[in-house]
This record gives sequence, C-alpha cells and structure tokens, in this order.
Amino acid sequence: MPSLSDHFEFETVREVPESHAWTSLDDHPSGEATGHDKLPLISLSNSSDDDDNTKFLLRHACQHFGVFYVTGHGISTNLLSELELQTRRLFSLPTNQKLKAARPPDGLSGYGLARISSFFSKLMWYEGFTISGSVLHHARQLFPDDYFRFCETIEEYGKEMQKLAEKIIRLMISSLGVKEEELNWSKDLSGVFQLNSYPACPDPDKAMGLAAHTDSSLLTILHQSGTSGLQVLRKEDGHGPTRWVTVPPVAGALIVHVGDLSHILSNARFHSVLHRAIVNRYRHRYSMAYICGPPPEVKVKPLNSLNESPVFRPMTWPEYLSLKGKLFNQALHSIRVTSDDEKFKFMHGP
Ligand SMILES: C=C1C[C@]23C[C@@]1(O)CC[C@H]2[C@@]12CCC[C@@](C)(C(=O)O1)[C@H]2[C@@H]3C(=O)O
Ligand SMILES: O=C(O)CCC(=O)C(=O)O
Ligand SMILES: [Fe+2]
Repeated sequence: MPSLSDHFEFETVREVPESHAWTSLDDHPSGEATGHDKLPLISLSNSSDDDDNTKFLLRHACQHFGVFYVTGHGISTNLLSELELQTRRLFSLPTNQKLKAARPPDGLSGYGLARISSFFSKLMWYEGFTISGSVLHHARQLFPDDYFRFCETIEEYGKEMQKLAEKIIRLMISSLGVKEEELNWSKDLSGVFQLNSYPACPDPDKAMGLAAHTDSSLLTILHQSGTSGLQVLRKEDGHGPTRWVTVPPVAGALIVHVGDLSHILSNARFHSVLHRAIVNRYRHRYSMAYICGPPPEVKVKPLNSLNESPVFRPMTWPEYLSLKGKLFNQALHSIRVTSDDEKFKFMHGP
C-alpha cells in the first residue's frame, strides 16, 4: 500500500517514474464540452428561495450533469485570490515541513497522498491537504512563525462556503418539490476543506492527477486555479458513447459537484458524477474544495416527501465515509435496497 515515504519532490524529476506511470488514462476519449455537453452555468445573484427559474435550472443540472458552475455566489475575488495564495504557500513548503503536518494513517486531517491511493497500484501526480475541524493546529505545524493569515483565510472562506452550501442545498431540495422543513438539519451542515496540488508534469499523458471518483458529500464546492484539469465522465447527449469532458475554469464561477449523499437524499434523481483531474506539462495546478455534509449524527435517507419507495438504506456521513474507504466507487451501489430487502420488509414489516 502506498505511504508517505512514497512522496518525492515532483519538481526535480525529468520523467515520470514507473511508480507514477498509468496505463488507464485513455479508458475513454477526452475532449472539450460541445453542444448538449456544455455544463450548466447558474446565477444565484437574484435567486431567493422561491425563485422557480433557478430551481428549474438546478434540478436539470443535478439530474442530467451532476456538476455545474455557479456565479453570483457572493464570494469576493479578493477572498478567492487569498485562498489560492495560501494554498500555493502551503504546497511550496519543503517536503519535510509539510510532513510535520502529515495525516495520520487513520486520521482525517493533514498533508498526504490522495486518500484513494490504496485502491490503485500506481501513485498520483498529486499532493493534498485536508482540514477538518480547527485549522489552528495544522497552521502552527506548517508555519510556526506566521500562521495567522492562513488561519484567517480558511476560517473566513469556511463561513462563506457554509452559507453558500446551505443556500444551494435548500434550492436543490425545494426543486424536487420537497418542503425545506423535512431537512431540519440544513442549518447545521458540516464542512471539510480539501486543498489539492498537481505539480507540472514532464509527461502528462502518463500521469494521473486524481483518479476517477465521486464525492462522498452532499455537495462539493470547488475553486480551481486558472488551469484546466478537471474532467467529468459524460455520455454524449445523455445516452451516446462515454467520454471525459473537460470542465475549464470560468472567471468568477465556482464548480459544484453533486455528492453521493445528495444522490441518496433525492432517491437517485440527482446524480453524483465520476470525475478526475489530469495534469499539465507546464503549469502547476491547484484546486480548493469545500466538502459539505450533514451533521455527523444524521441518518441520511431518501426524502419522505418524494413519496416513493426508498432505493437506499439510511446511513450517517461518517458511516458512509467508512464504507467508501472500503468499497470506494462501489459504496453507493452497495447500499441500494435490493429486492431481498423488499421481500424481508414484506414478510416482517419495515
Ligand atoms: C470528507 C471526506 C471526503 C473525501 C474523504 C474525506 O474524508 C476528506 C477528503 C475527501 C477527498 C478529497 C479528494 C477526493 C476524495 C475521493 C479523496 O480521496 O479525499 C475525497 C473523499 C470523498 O469525497 O470520498
Ligand atoms: O482538482 C480538481 O479539479 C478535482 C478535485 C476533486 O475532485 C476533489 O477534491 O474531490
Ligand atoms: Fe472530487
């Protein structure tokens, strides 16, 4: 299994070593979005909770794309630039300094390889930093003499993200005709930060930035530095051949991924979409994700007011994360209610 000792100084290598050479990058053709594949761009600037047009667009995006851009989100350009600056600052530290804040083997927070590395025999062209809970502890480990600005930026961004996530989730739920009250925990969302770094790579056709996955969140709000790299797996026009479609940075827009928990809440009307990050020959790329989930004790299950039989079993976020840690991209499928469960309910009651 890959470990932190597999870290190396990406900037110093002239070719992709065997340990990082992937053969599966061409599993599907890759390209720019065209025609019907163009990702939805939704403005939130004038949307109140009863804005039917925004809800219609959101519902369409969540059902047919699983990913969309939002503008009019209210996050200032200054804050986004500062976040990017602090992210660059973190990853530019010498490796031994970053390793002082290494994520422990079973821990949630800290610096490390992609968490999904254990499912692959090759390593990714990637370094990540996860912040769950207080940022202060990590900031002190990383920047012992000068951690104030880092903490301040993460805290300020966290507050803004929580407000934005709450707004989008409320709109998504009410776009399904479900009363907000059913989600009585929507004001207590929890959030995890994921800072991602993809150094420039001498042979990008051989290296994988972040392998294909769906997010285990309700939704993930992503800001990418000005370099392309994110791709989503799409079927052309919803039913044609499958291909990797690039999601380029759009000035002023944030990207929202529908996570597995929204897939569950919506009883599979909304789709968490497979996505990955590829790397660039010349440019070091960064992305900053706010991973938003329900309060840890809440059992997430298909919404009652959808009035249909639930196709997923109830599960808390921590339980789902632990399942994902074992089954990776099969986790969602594994909690689908099977016809055997239905038979059991029929014979023994719910
Ligand atoms: C809350 C979480 C979701 C995540 C695993 C984690 O515990 C913290 C990091 C998240 C992340 C970010 C990069 C991609 C991803 C698949 C990974 O390896 O770590 C996601 C995880 C996820 O959404 O399942
Ligand atoms: O870097 C990216 O664009 C993708 C990051 C991502 O998928 C994640 O943080 O979950
Ligand atoms: Fe992701």
